[in-house]
Amino acid sequence: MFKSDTFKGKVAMVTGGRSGIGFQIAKDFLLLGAKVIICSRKEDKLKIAAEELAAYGELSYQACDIRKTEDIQSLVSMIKEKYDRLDILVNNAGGQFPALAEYISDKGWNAVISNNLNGTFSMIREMANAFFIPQKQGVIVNITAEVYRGFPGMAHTGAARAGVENLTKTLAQEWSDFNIRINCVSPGIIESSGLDQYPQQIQDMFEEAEKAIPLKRFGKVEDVSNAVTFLASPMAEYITGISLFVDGAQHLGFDKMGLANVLKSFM
Ligand SMILES: CCCCCCCCCCC/C=C/C(=O)SCCNC(=O)CCNC(=O)[C@H](O)C(C)(C)COP(=O)(O)OP(=O)(O)OC[C@H]1O[C@@H](n2cnc3c(N)ncnc32)[C@H](O)[C@@H]1OP(=O)(O)O
Ligand SMILES: NC(=O)C1=CN([C@@H]2O[C@H](COP(=O)(O)OP(=O)(O)OC[C@H]3O[C@@H](n4cnc5c(N)ncnc54)[C@H](OP(=O)(O)O)[C@@H]3O)[C@@H](O)[C@H]2O)C=CC1
Repeated sequence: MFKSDTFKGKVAMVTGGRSGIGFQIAKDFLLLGAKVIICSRKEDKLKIAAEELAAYGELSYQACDIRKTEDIQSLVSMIKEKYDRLDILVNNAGGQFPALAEYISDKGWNAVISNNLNGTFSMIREMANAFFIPQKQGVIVNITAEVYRGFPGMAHTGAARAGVENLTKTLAQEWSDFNIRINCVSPGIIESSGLDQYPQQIQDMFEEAEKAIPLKRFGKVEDVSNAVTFLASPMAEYITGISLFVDGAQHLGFDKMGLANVLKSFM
């Protein structure tokens, strides 16, 4: 859809770029001319993805757990040495597990909050201080999740993603002086590697769930990536502080209690 040189000369960082949605985002940035860096925790899988992505353009990778500030600082050093700049940061790394709220332990709650909220903030702060603020230019896109009416069955991620969405509104204002734009993309249910990790009892409900979404299907990884490349592009240069739903109107017309009800049947 975009011209193949839309991001020519730009350097883009995609967290969690080794799989699913992040992989598609990394691939699309490469196809649109950017130099791309991906990171995730599992180095073996990261290397395999990087080899595949290198067919589309200039790709670098480094293992990094976004919950560890020292890992992020090491990533900053690599980017400084290799490119001496960063133009785009896509915070896509994240995840959670389905559980009814009364069964979520402190450890489980903290794991999800630290992965999705704290890790995202640390990545934003470190990349902004190292690159975007001194450059007086940068674009950040945070992948959250559709949590408009809460997230029954995944209370921890609902809270974490709402936190990222509010952080985005704050930074859009605080960092406007630095010409930094920051937005969220809030996906509904997307057919990706991420869904394979859900228990079989939940996966068995997917066909029925698809029919209950107003657009009658789950999203594709390309649907999410299209929104990310748009928000990162000059076409969106007057858009900052928003959350863009990519969810087939799930936030308006899909009963998420279905997930909690399935969990009640086996938890
Ligand atoms: C009617 C049907 C309706 C259909 C509705 C469909 C719903 C689909 C939802 C679609 C929206 C979102 C989709 C996605 O996000 S897909 C991407 C998914 N990918 C992942 O989620 C990644 C996998 N998850 C994780 O890596 C982990 O969950 C976590 C994010 C927490 C990170 O884990 P970490 O490595 O830090 O932590 P540990 O594994 O050591 O665990 C720490 C404690 O967390 C608790 N825990 C972790 N996993 C589970 C689990 N599966 N079940 C219960 N509890 C869990 C636990 O307390 C851990 O401590 P202990 O191991 O010591 O007990
Ligand atoms: N698929 C869906 O329906 C939806 C997905 N989302 C969100 O979109 C994002 C991508 O999901 P999707 O592609 O489907 O799922 P995946 O599970 O395939 O992707 C998650 C990616 O994040 C990486 N990751 C997770 N935790 C960390 C961490 N602490 N540090 C660095 N990397 C990490 C994983 O790699 P590794 O394990 O090697 O670290 C993996 O590459 C996630 O945030 C997800 O929660 C939101 C709504 C719906």
